[in-house]
Amino acid sequence: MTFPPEAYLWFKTLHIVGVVVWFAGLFYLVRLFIYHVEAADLEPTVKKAFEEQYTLMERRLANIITTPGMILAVSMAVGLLITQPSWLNQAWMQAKLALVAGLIAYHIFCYRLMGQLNRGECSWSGRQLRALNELPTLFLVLVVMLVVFKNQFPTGAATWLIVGLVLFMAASIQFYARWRRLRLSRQLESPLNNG
Ligand code: HEM
Repeated sequence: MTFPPEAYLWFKTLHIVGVVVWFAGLFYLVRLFIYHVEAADLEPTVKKAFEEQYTLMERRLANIITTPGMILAVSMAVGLLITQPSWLNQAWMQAKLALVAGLIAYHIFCYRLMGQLNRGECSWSGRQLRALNELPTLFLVLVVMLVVFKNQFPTGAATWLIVGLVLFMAASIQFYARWRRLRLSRQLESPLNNG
C-alpha cells in the first residue's frame, strides 16, 4: 500500500490527539472510581443516588471517551508503522511497544474494576485507587521520553532529577489531598459542629 507523503504527518497528528483523549479518560475514570467507592460512607438514600450517577458517568466516560481515544491512538500508530516500518527494528520502539502493552492491560483492568464497582463487589479502598491512578503518569512520562529521545534515552543525573521531581509532585498532591480530607473529617467531628 502506498500513501501520499503527508500521510505520515496526518497519522502522527491524529495519534497524538488519540493519546491525549485516552489519557484524559484514564485519569478521570479512576478519579470517578475513588468518588464511587467513597460514596459508601454516605447516608443510604443519598448513597444509592450517588452510586447510580457514578455508574452512569463511568460507563459513558469509558465507552465514549477512553476506549475511542485508545482505538484512535493505536490505529494511527499502526498507520505510522505501515508508512515507516523501519521503526519496528529500533530498540526505543520495542521498549515503547512493551510499555503500551502494559498500558492496554491497565485499561482492561480499569474495565474490570468498573464492573466490580457496578455490582458492588469492589474491594479497593479510595486510598488504593488514588495510588493506582498514579500508574498511567509513569507510563506517560516513560513513553513520551522514548518517542522524544528515541535511542538516545537519557540515563544521566538530569533524568533522575526530573523523574524524582515528577514523583515528588505526585506524592505531594496525594499528601495534600489526604491532609485536606483529615482536616475536613476533624472539623465535622469537632464539638462545635455538634452543637
Ligand atoms: C500502539 C502503540 C504505539 C505505537 C506503535 C506508536 C508509534 C509511534 C510512532 C511511529 C511515532 C512517530 C515517531 C516520529 O515520527 O518521530 C509516534 C509518535 C508519538 N507517540 Fe506513539 N505509538 C504508540 C503509542 C503511544 C502512546 C501510548 C503514547 C503516549 C503515552 C504515545 C505518544 C507519542 C507522542 C507524544 C508522539 C510524538 C513524538 C514526536 O513527534 O516527537 N504513543 N508514536
